[in-house]
Amino acid sequence: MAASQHYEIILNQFAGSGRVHIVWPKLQQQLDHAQVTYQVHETQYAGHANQLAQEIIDQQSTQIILLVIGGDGTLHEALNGVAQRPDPSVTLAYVPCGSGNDFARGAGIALEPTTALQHLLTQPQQHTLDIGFCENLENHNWCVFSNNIGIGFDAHVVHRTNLSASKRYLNKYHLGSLAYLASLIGAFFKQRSFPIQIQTPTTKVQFKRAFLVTTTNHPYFGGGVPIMPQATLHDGRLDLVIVERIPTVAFIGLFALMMLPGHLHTRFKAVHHYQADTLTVESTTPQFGQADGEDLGKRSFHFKFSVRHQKFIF
Ligand SMILES: Nc1ncnc2c1ncn2[C@@H]1O[C@H](COP(=O)(O)OP(=O)(O)OP(=O)(O)O)[C@@H](O)[C@H]1O
Repeated sequence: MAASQHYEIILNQFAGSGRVHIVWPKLQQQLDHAQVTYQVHETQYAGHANQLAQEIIDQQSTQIILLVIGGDGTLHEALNGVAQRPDPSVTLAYVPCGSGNDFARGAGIALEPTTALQHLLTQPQQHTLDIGFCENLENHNWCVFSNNIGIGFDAHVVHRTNLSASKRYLNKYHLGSLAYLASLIGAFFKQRSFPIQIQTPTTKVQFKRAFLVTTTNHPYFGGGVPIMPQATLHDGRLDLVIVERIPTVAFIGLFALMMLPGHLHTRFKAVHHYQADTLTVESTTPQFGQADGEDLGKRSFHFKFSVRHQKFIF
């Protein structure tokens, strides 16, 4: 990369259960060694990355590389800030430092932060990637998402993990995944099946006993679980996965198959898959929702999904 390269860095020191505190000094050394210029904008509160991205874009008149250092949540916020200021001169770069890092898995960015930064500094490649666009048809609010928007079980897990009194304590000792596991088990037994209606350009279907309804931009959710291996950031389409409520033992089997090569879980009768460039999902009963791991609360949802694009470099 040319020595004149400049990065505007959005840094979330709170991502990855505090892992960034350890890794940031190493990343700084790499940046200094590469003799690029950079300006660091540290997030001061939850949601700040969105505001920072907008401010950075507003202050720049030339091409910008916005380098996000954090987890999927930080990337989600920054991406939404960028979407508020549609500008073709903005390119996003990402060094994953979170707990889940699903976007990095889906995009093929190295999961080890120093390796990801080294690639960016020494052999960067431009990519135009799909980004999900979600409009709430009830109030016309919208957001973009890099990973997925879920209704039901996955969102219930996110909700419980964020609320968990033990999360802060466990995070302090880098045991955030224990809080996640506890939430996963709790949500599984609490989540009831619910009716859902979906519509694609070619299909209109109603499911009476949905358990998990996820619209995904790439294969992974929940920190590396390949829920839909066919999904890709390059096809201009989103993948909607609906898993119906099945008995506990069958669900454990399904979940185990998700983690194994061969992806046999997609052949379960309870698993339904749709691929489209636009689709709507409507849940008429209040359910938990999540967008890239951000808790959307419990309510009814009527979402219209489509695809946008974003320039990335990594
Ligand atoms: N200064 C801050 N104080 C408290 N929370 C912050 C601060 N800055 C950012 N956050 C919040 O930290 C949360 C966690 O960040 P992020 O999602 O990037 O990491 P993660 O949860 O470890 O990773 P992943 O989403 O990949 O599992 C985000 O919701 C973000 O809004």
